[in-house]
Parts: sequence; C-alpha cells; structure tokens
Amino acid sequence: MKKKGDGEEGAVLIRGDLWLDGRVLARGLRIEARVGEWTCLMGASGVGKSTLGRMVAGLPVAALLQGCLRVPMGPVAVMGQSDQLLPWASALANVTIGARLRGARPDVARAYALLEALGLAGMADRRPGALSGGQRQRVALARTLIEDAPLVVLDEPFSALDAATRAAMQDLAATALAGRTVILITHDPLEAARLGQRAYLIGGAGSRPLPLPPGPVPRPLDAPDVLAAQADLFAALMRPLAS
Ligand SMILES: Nc1ncnc2c1ncn2[C@@H]1O[C@H](COP(=O)(O)OP(=O)(O)OP(=O)(O)O)[C@@H](O)[C@H]1O
Repeated sequence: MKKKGDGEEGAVLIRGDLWLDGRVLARGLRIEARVGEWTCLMGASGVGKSTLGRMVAGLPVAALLQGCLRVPMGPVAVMGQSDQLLPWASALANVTIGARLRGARPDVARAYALLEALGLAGMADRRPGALSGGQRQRVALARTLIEDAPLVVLDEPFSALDAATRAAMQDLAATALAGRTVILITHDPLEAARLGQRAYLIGGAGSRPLPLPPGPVPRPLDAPDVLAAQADLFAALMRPLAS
C-alpha cells in the first residue's frame, strides 16, 4: 500500500543522507522529480548534485546514499558534465552510438535532423577534435535526445554555450523532452527559472525547495516572473545550506 510521503507514482525519489569517505555531504535529502516535469538540482560546487544524477541513472559513484532512492523502471538517458564523445568517431557516429551499442539500427535521419536543429548542419562528419566546446556539447545533447528515454538526467548541459545559443538550446530541449521526466543539474538561476517546474537547493543540511514561476516551460526569457525568479534563485544560491 502506498504510504504518505511515498511521492507520486513513477516519480524519482531521493531521501536520506549522502555520504562520501566517511563524512556526510548532504544530510536529510528529500527530493522528488515528478513524471513529465523538469526538476532542477542546484547548489554549491562539490555538494553532490552530479553524484545524485549518476545514482538516478544507475552509474557508479564514489558516494553512498543512506536512505532510499526510487527510480521508475525503464531506460534513463544521461548527458554528463563532460561531453564524453568518442574522439575517433564522427559527430553522427557519436549521436547514434546508443543504438549501435544495443545492436539496433540507428535512426540516421533523426540524427541528422537533431544535428541540424542544434545548429550543427554540415558538421555530421567532423570528429570531436574539430569541434568547439559548445559544438561538442550540442553533439552530446543530440546523443541524449535521440534516445527518447522517459527519464533524462542533464548535468549542466548548456554550460559551454554562449548566452544566445544557450537560450535557443533550452527551448529546443524543452520541446524535444516534453512529457519526459527531466532532472536538470544547473548553476544558472535563469535556466532554472525558464525550465524548472521544481527546483531544490542542495547543501550540507539537505535539500530545500526553491520557488519558481508557474506555467509551462520553456518560459520566456524576459517575462517579469521569470526575471524575478532568477533574482530570487540567485539570492538563495548565495545562502547555501550549511551542514
Ligand atoms: N570518483 C570520485 N571519487 C571520489 N570522490 C569523488 C568522485 N567523484 C566526485 N567525488 C567527490 O564527490 C563530491 C560530490 O561531487 P559531485 O560531482 O557530485 O558534486 P557537484 O555538486 O555536482 O559539483 P559541481 O557543481 O562542481 O559539478 C565532491 O566532493 C567530489 O570531490
């Protein structure tokens, strides 16, 4: 029987204390990422955000969660902080790597379409070494989007992009991932204000929900409630949750 506090069916739940090397990184975490929503994880560098994202994705981590981690069954697509592209493979081959590793037929037409939508038309044959940091990040985003997974973890996916490209890629990702459960790790208050439907500040003393504007995402960059939320989030990030 479902108990109070179990969260919504299909949601990602993170509860408990995050430990690393015998010390608590974050105590008393209570995070819920609801189905079909964007949930932002924010907080100071080193507090454990990427670690939590990797745990949700079932990837190895150095830390231990003493408590409960609930992740719905099914595939999880992850875009890590570093692009992790195969240096010897073309952009196209990198985007289609998931299908090829599974022994499935890659959807090459979709890969080209994604590369084009991400502003990389004509770069499909280039290897990562011949791309800029921001272009590599967009190849990694295409590799994540092509998976069409119901649960997606994005770890600072737009950090290497200039402001205009970042805004465009936020719009594109929000459209491409509509209806998916997305965990977005970000240091950018404006990004959280545009994309977040929930946001948590993570610190040594745990997790605190952060206020966000209502309404569908992506929210307009210049909407007054988005700009006000950006300022509020920035102020919250300046007051980290100490342990
Ligand atoms: N492979 C590892 N082995 C040992 N410690 C690690 C490893 N990976 C991360 N850590 C440590 O775990 C802690 C949390 O790291 P994590 O990358 O999750 O933080 P973060 O909040 O995502 O930081 P940032 O915002 O800088 O990306 C840090 O203290 C980090 O040094």
